[in-house]
Amino acid sequence: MSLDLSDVTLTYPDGDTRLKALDRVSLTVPDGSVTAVVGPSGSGKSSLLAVAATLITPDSGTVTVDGTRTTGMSRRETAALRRQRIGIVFQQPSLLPSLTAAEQLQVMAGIDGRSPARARSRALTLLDAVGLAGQAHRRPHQLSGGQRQRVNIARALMNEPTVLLVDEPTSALDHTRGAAVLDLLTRLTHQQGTATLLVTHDRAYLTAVDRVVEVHDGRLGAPAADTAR
Ligand SMILES: Nc1ncnc2c1ncn2[C@@H]1O[C@H](COP(=O)(O)OP(=O)(O)OP(=O)(O)O)[C@@H](O)[C@H]1O
Repeated sequence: MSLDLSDVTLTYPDGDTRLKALDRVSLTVPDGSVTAVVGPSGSGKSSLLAVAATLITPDSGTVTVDGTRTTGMSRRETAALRRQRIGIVFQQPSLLPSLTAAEQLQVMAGIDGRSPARARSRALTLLDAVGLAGQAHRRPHQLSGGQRQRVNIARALMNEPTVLLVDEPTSALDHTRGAAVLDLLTRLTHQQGTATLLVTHDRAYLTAVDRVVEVHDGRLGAPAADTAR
């Protein structure tokens, strides 16, 4: 399994006490499948994603990425793990204004030392996979919101991650585009074999994903709320 969280508890300082954002959360995301975590505002979704991304170290519990236990790793080690193994799709596409769609992807590969020709080739393949083959030369201001989100998704897949983490991918999109982005994420997950974890407060588009789990007050829902599809 590419992503496994076991008995994870996370607290934040809250005045004189601490606020429990995640309370003994255990979750396994199988390869080639999408797990969606839904829950109301403040329930712990972003915290869960940040822990899975190794951006925050939990107070206790373990996070295992692609068979590697991240507990006890140095910041340098987790940074390398993120670069090589984890793709992250943020809520708002953070594209660089001066770069074309293809270049947004190529920059990622450059960081990892891939040759420019191979980087270009993979970038074009991925843009094709997200339905933007004809838009590779366009800059962000020449793309729609849905197209920018698709570039964002393609960019997260550039370094062939085993784990894909997705934060509220549909929040800036209307219903049709939101549903299309979810369908696309699910299709790419099945194609590329990634273990995909996405968080959202919006259940409207979740028919395509493989599994939905609920989080409330930092706790994952009872198995009855864990809807296997
Ligand atoms: N850096 C922080 N310091 C202190 N408390 C925090 C911090 N980040 C989040 N929290 C608290 O932890 C709890 C979980 O927050 P989190 O952001 O994970 O929820 P969420 O489900 O992602 O919410 P939303 O849907 O509104 O983004 C909330 O009570 C929040 O106020």
